[in-house]
Amino acid sequence: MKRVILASASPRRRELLTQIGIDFDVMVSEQEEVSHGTEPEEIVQELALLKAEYVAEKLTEEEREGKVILGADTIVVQDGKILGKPRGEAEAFSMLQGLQGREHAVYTGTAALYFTRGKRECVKKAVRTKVYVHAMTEKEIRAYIASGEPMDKAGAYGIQGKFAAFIERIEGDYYNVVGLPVFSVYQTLKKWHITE
Ligand SMILES: Cc1cn([C@H]2C[C@H](O)[C@@H](COP(=O)(O)OP(=O)(O)OP(=O)(O)O)O2)c(=O)[nH]c1=O
Repeated sequence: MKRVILASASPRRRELLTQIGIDFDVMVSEQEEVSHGTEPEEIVQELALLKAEYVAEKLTEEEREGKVILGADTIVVQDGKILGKPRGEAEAFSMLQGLQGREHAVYTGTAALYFTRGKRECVKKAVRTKVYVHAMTEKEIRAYIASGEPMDKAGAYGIQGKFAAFIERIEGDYYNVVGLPVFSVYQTLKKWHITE
């Protein structure tokens, strides 16, 4: 029996959870999550929890007994401004224009719900990684947008793809930038003996 349900449509999150050897099912939250938080850590944890709770509510008490439902959310933050996924190429351009030649932070929040003997346990975490992006020419930004990579990603870039050419260095967990801080997630699952 698979004991983990990943509440995510993100192909990156699926790959990363598979990479560390976790067997899981996928159920996707179909609602638009809205946060009322003000701090990045608070926002990503709240959105991650809403995704996990959406899935939990679709299951009966019996179906979720002994299982962990995992939600995650990633945002990019620069000068106190939150960058989610770009809504079009023009927004992707202005995001990338702002990120190039400077540093910013990526926050991923995770929320794990564990259902046992009719009770619910919840572990929420937020991880921050600093990312230093090299200066880019307008031509480089346009070519990157034309590659199609920015559109489904927070901050309009993916560190794991072509954008790697512009990443000078990072401080913190690489996997957190891609969308799932697997070290942090593994520690949570281990606490509930899910990794055994
Ligand atoms: C910064 C960055 C983000 N991303 C991705 C991770 C996330 O999939 C996405 C941020 O959007 P999210 O809203 O966190 O997640 P999602 O809509 O893709 O999936 P779901 O809500 O169903 O879990 O950006 C990268 O792939 N690489 C990067 O370098």
